[in-house]
Amino acid sequence: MSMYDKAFMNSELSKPTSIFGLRLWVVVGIFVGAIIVLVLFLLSVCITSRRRHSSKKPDQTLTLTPAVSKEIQEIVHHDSSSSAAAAVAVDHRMSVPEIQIDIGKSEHRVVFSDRQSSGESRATSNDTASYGGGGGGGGGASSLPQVSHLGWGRWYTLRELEAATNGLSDENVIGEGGYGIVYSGVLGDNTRVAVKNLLNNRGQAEREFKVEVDAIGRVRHKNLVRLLGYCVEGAYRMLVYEYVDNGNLDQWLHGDMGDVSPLTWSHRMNIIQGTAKGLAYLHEGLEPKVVHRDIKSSNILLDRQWNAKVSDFGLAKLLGSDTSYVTTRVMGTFGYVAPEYACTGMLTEKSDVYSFGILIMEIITGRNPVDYARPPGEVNLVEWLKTMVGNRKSDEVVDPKLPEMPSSKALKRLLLVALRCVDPDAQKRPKMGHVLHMLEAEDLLLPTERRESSRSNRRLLDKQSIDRDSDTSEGDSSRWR
Ligand SMILES: Nc1ncnc2c1ncn2[C@@H]1O[C@H](COP(=O)(O)OP(=O)(O)OP(=O)(O)O)[C@@H](O)[C@H]1O
Repeated sequence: MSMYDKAFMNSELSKPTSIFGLRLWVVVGIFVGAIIVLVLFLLSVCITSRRRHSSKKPDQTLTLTPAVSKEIQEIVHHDSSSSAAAAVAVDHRMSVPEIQIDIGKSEHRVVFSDRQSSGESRATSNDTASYGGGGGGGGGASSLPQVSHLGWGRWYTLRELEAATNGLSDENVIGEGGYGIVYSGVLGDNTRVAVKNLLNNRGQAEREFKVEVDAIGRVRHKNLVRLLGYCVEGAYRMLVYEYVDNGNLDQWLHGDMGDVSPLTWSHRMNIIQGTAKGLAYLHEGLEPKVVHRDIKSSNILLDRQWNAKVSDFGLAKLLGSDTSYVTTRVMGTFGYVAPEYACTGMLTEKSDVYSFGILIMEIITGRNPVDYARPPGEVNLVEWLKTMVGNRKSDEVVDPKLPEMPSSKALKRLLLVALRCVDPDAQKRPKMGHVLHMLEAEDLLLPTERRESSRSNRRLLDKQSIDRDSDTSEGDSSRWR
């Protein structure tokens, strides 16, 4: 630009305009500034409206799904036949993984959510069938399916279970575990049941519910507590079991029973053998096998004939045949947990074998696995027992409350089994089927050669013995899925 052009521009821009006599460059400046302000304003309006839009999203979905972390969908075929398929899907929106159980076709759907009172149900699809408020017992038991659609057991309504347990009253409480309260109850058909109302603490109820249903829903065995059905309504998760009417082993061993225990040696052997049969069935009679993970005396329920029934499958894990172990968060009960599992989290069925060994020791001695009230050297049951056996003082380990002493041979045989079960090397621990034979075998203390020769026969017998005790009266119910 030449000097002449510059001077011309300056004089032109400095000319006063008709707008309040302002000079042209001032007007141009104001105009440009106004445009910038306008653009900025439009941009901020745009961003704010976008933010609002996105933050509204969850609220909008509230109309479709509940804002709280759980939602239960029952998907039911309204099929004229009684074989209507249904499903229960439990969806955690927070940290809990989705849980689904046998989802059927979703022509009809009813949603029960935590937000609603248990008496409401809400439709979510065009074809929705509402059970007349049956979601929470408000609609009455008659409108809900009586037969479970999971392929086993019964689907109980909250109303039914409330009626059975006197409204989940305190008088009906028979026990309280880490995951829920157990009530005794009597159903409309006079069946005595135990109802476990799972605590709804951050998804634990869902996990426990799913695990128990998966692990023992279809299982029938005389030494495993039978799960009769379940209730899924609103935030409620309940499990309905056969009622076992003689308390648990922990109460009989450590409760205030006076100087002489009602548990004789033969009762104790019966309890040990029954528990071994139940475990052998879980480990060797099912596919995938079930690792219980919480074998302990309070989880061994007893009937009036002192038969053992293993209960509380809330921590159970399934192990497929192609899997030798799973790594999991270490769970279980202090004193019963196998050392390798406690150290590495690697879980195999041998972890249950270890706990079973501790249980045998507890039954023989009447002592708790860890008892700080005892003198040093006796606090840890395994260590004390090993020392006593090593010092040839086996006869001194027996529960002083036992009405009569077992024969020395029987005692030693049982101690040997217990010690083998708690071998620090998990590989060296026997399988439960083998434990069962050791418990039954008369020749346990015979020379090694004879044991070797009978081993192949035992293997053959193993399977027969395990299968014999599973109740196959309900079709394929004893089979794993
Ligand atoms: N089917 C049943 N029949 C009779 N009583 C039962 C039944 N199931 C459980 N109980 C009683 O309820 C108690 C509590 O059971 P639950 O399995 O919830 O807890 P736990 O095993 O004692 O403790 P945790 O779950 O913390 O290991 C049991 O010890 C038992 O006395």
